Amino acid sequence: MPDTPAPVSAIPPVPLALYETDFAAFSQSLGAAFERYGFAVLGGHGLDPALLDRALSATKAFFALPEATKLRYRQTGMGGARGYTPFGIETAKGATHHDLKEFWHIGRELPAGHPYTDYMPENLWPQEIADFHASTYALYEALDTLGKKVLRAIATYLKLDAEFFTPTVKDGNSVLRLLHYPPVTTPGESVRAGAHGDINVITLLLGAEEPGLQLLDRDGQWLPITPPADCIVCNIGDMLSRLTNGVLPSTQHRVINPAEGRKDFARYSTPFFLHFEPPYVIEILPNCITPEHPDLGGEPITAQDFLMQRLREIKLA
Ligand SMILES: O=C(O)CCC(=O)C(=O)O
Ligand SMILES: [Fe+2]
Repeated sequence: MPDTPAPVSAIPPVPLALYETDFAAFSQSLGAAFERYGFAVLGGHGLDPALLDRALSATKAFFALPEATKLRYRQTGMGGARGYTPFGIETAKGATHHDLKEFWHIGRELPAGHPYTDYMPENLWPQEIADFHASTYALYEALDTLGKKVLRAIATYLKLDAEFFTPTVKDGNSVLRLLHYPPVTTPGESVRAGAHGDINVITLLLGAEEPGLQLLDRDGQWLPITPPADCIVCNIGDMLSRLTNGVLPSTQHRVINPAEGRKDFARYSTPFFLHFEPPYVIEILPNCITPEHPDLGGEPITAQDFLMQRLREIKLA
């Protein structure tokens, strides 16, 4: 029996190697998947396997700590933006039951006196796990770099300058979320993650090879996204959807409970929510208003105000 079930993914991976060898083809394939599904899969992500192992071991070690120890790292206020959020808190917008997950949030480390320190609180680090800080922050930085590559491809696909997004996300309020969904042993109404759209610009997701992630396709069907191990699932968040007037849609997705035979398996997944810099004003790009995409309207809004509105809706603020 293999350790993990065979991959089933509705969306074929786009090889990241194309970024170097044929950037035009890379941005076209990636952009087309995003426009069609709101999701794309990057194949051969090139992240250091040793680093991924270290970060995953540190994550597992943290979640295995006694609840009382983990709760010492819970911060209320600031939308759970840093440290630990226990099981039973996050609830998808409009859902009546909370999700079946606990998680840890890591944000950008800013130098003292940086103008964004008011928006981006300092990280917490669990003292119990020696390699937690070094391994997970190295992963944050690797995903930040990879996300900026994906944004260059998206800008090119949208016929903008390839560097259009670079200054808008340079010191962005991005968050790495280490997620633990425990085994699902008792039946109930809750699911691992209720249907939701992500709030941010784009999300890069590691660890989706344990089945359960699904996206809601245009025709109302749920499509499974369970890619092979060296892939990263990417999706468009609400901020980029708003900026592009829905040309790149923020697609609803969820994580369903494990099937018979996988109920005893936990899921550890790691989304990197890439955000704009807090003062960036999200205002529809004029070239995204076309006959097929009439102006969806909405007032310009800063990334910070947009974020706070949405965190209140999911009961994190
Ligand atoms: O666990 C996953 O695969 C998806 C998590 C997710 O969609 C989220 O945390 O926003
Ligand atoms: Fe999500």
